[in-house]
Amino acid sequence: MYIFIVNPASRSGHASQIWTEIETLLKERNILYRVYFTSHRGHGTKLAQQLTKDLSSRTTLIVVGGDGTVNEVLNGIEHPEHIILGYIPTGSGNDFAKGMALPSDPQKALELILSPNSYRTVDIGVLKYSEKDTEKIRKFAVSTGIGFDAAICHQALVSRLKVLLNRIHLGKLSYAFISLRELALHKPCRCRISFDNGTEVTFEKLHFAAVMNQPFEGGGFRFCPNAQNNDGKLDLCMIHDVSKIKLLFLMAIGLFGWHTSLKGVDTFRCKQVQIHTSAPMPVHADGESAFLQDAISVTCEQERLLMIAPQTT
Ligand SMILES: Nc1ncnc2c1ncn2[C@@H]1O[C@H](COP(=O)(O)OP(=O)(O)OP(=O)(O)O)[C@@H](O)[C@H]1O
Repeated sequence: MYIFIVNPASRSGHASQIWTEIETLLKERNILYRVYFTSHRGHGTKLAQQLTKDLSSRTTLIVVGGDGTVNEVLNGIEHPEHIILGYIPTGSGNDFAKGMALPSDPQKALELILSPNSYRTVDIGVLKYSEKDTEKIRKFAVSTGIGFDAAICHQALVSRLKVLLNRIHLGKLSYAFISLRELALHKPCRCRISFDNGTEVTFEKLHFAAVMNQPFEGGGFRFCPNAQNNDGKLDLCMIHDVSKIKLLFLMAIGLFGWHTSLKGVDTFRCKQVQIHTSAPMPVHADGESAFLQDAISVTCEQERLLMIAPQTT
């Protein structure tokens, strides 16, 4: 029995059509499955909680959606040791699928799940921040970040432009347009970053810090091109103390991972990091908003989830 959690709204509703095609294939082959559709933001977490809380044996749970849906499901899974995760990417960015080398074609992704020939364990990142004196915990599979990159994610979540561009299959371009708009509003901040090995760095003008579990975020930006999601570590890219024009330039070449040795860019690998900023900045986890924060802590949990995915090495 396969259990599917489908976000019919991902890629601005295109996922609904993709699910119809997948379901046709499942029925043609008499495959036993149950499907649950998300109906609103946060529903993926609730569904995953309900479906996994009483599990006592290995179950294949398949997410059909974008990075946001994977994130919601990840945050709801109660017994990761009993889950084999499958993923059919139907979002507009699909960074998690890229990092896992999954087929972008939904039918091929389904074939891989139905006839798995390899599995991979995936590290899970944990973001902590406080809200009204309560500690909030948000897990992530791809990345978390504070500053300009998170501001772009926040805007993408409510963007009409993304919806329009998704209709003509150019959804990824929306991030470029949103970046330009957000640049005008963006204010860098003083910040202090402390790593688990005792190293501490301070920057006068931090534009953003991306904490990555794997190489791609934001629809393909390779801010940490060497990040690996099974090494028990997180990779950080911090862009600081450069003009806004240079920030844009660094982001543009970040699409190819060519920015890392340039002035104004620092990278680091660690298991745990704490970031304090002089004023609240936007924070995201896998592109989903964690609102404005001035202090976050991020940790890597090693090899927490077993996933159907091709071996990359
Ligand atoms: N039925 C629904 N209607 C509207 N929004 C939904 C529904 N179900 C889930 N959501 C929300 O849709 C948002 C976007 O989902 P998701 O990230 O999977 O797709 P995407 O934005 O197209 O892909 P990507 O993140 O890869 O660009 C998530 O924040 C999720 O909470």
